[in-house]
Amino acid sequence: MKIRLATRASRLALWQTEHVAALLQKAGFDTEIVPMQTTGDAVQDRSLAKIGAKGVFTQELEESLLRGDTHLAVHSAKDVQSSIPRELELLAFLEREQVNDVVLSFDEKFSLDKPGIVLGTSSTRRKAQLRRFYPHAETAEARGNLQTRLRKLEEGQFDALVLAFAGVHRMGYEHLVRHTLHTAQFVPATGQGSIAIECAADLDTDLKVRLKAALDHADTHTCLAAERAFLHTMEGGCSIPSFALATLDGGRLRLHAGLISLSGEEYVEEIQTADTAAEAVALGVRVADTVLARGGREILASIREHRG
Ligand SMILES: NCc1[nH]cc(CCC(=O)O)c1CC(=O)O
Repeated sequence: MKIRLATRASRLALWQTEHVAALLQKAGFDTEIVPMQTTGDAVQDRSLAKIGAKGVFTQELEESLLRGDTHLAVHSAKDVQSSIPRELELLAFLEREQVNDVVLSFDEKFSLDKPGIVLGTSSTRRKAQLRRFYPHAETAEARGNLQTRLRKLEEGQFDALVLAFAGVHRMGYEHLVRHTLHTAQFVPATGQGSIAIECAADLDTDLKVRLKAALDHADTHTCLAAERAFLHTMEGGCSIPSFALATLDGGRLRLHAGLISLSGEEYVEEIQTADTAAEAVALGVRVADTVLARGGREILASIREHRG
């Protein structure tokens, strides 16, 4: 059987989809890759927070699933909204890649400690974390796919770029990494480093089971369930500077998550654990409720006010 895979057309998205296709072929499926442009690809001159709409990198792919044009949509898990339409289902999460952010520069002597440096990023989370943990650094908008952002770096629009290591590794840009941002402080976004596989909820049940068996990584799925439950309870779209990282250590699930104000001044973080994977969603909800109660609600209100 030939499985049609919906994907964005960026190089990173195509790499990820080819990886999915290879796993499916190993399991005996034929595959066809169907690239498409999303709103997030088309609109390059505004920050994602300003485009505002949720699902800017996923909507066109989801529409293709709903029309029955494709069987699976391949997303960066980070780009998938915290709640998806009832007619769709997140079937699988691929094994997570190293999850942290990194700083890239063409300057081999680049140092984050140098006063007045300008760091390119288009993420509200990264901007807020940089303001808090690297207050001497300035930030500049860096929209576009990885190749576009690297071109902007090469042109000198900023001194360095802050990116997810996962994408940097997949595209072979590790030689430009000058600094690793450790996850204990610079906690990544929900889903970072994993690839999410979405399908129509009414896809044939047996087919779903076989596709899931070929693609899903159970531990990653558990971690993502906790992170996504956190995000869902925070009511955060991709433009809210929340962070969440779940890890499994000998069956014990640990979730480190929180919220940061745009200025970086207000910061609420929480680390809680659960004894079994079955409690992943409950853990995410519990951590979010705690963060909201400990000042998160006020941070969310001020972010909404700021947006007008
Ligand atoms: N929103 C863009 C996006 N979505 C996923 C990745 C990286 C790959 C990943 O996290 O799996 C990136 C680029 C970045 O944040 O540097």
